[in-house]
Amino acid sequence: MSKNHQATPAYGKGSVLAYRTYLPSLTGVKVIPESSFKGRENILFAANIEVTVAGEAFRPSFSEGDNSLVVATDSMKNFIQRHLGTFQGTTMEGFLDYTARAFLDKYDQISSVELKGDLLSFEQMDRTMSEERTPSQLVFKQSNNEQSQATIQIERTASEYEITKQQSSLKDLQLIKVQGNSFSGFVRDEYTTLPEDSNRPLFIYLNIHWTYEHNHEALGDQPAKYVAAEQIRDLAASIFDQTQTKSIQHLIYVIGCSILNIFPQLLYVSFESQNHTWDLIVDDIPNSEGKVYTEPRPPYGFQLFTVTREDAAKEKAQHAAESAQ
Ligand SMILES: O=c1[nH]c(=O)c2[nH]c(=O)[nH]c2[nH]1
Repeated sequence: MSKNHQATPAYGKGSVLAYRTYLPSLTGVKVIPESSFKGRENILFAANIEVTVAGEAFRPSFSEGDNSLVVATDSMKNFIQRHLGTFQGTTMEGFLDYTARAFLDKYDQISSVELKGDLLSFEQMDRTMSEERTPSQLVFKQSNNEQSQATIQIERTASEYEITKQQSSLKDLQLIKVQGNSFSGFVRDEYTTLPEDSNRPLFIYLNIHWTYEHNHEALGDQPAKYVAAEQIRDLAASIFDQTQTKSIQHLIYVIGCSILNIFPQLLYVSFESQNHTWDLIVDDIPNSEGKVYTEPRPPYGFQLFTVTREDAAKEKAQHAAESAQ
């Protein structure tokens, strides 16, 4: 549910599902070494949208029961679904921008509109023709793994529309690194029972959010500036692989700096991480470096951090100084 900080009356519709086949393909993104992502064919573009419209004009619908300016949320659902049919762009961010502007064009009583969209993941399966496996153009597997999400808020100002919020996200990425992680040097006092750990398996859940310096670069119509959630996913995993982690706090900082240094069009990257590190059950397996673990019991720890361009520049300079030594 979206929060309405300004206390302007607001209402909307959640879980609007719209599945579009054959949206134009996303091509021409900047390819990075850490990811094989080159674009999205968009044979299937599956969206779960939430719309929130706000405006003082809706106050009488609350205070008086006067529905004369109320656009039924059922109509909002139809509006979103039909606009996915006319949308000619290639990304969720672009679709939300297109549809938000269309809402403001159509209904004068709306002063601001926020659209949030989950891009539902359908993975392309393989097909075999003459013993050669290639990606199927027809069959996809619904995936319940990590998900990309976008949010945009557009306000009506005196003369034009203004994007007042823009965020792209990767949600619920769950990564395990089986060794190469320590956690030590933390406060030891009468409440401390956790031992120092020089080599733990680290299982983390990550939500990563990124914002562009220029809002329009988020939309995908300049694909070289567009940053795909798949690239953020692959970059996070690659940094995790390469980093001897000292803590989740430090890991997400390093991931954030890398994202900002590779994609200078981004303004900041923010993280919500959770620690789901497994509990050790069997430490010594003869003739093996293996161990047995199980799910940790609740509660879990979490971290919140926003990495800025200033942080990324500092990290880059430090890295350059270390490499020069
Ligand atoms: O990476 C971690 N950061 C912490 O702050 C913390 N606290 C804890 O008990 N384990 C961990 N791990």
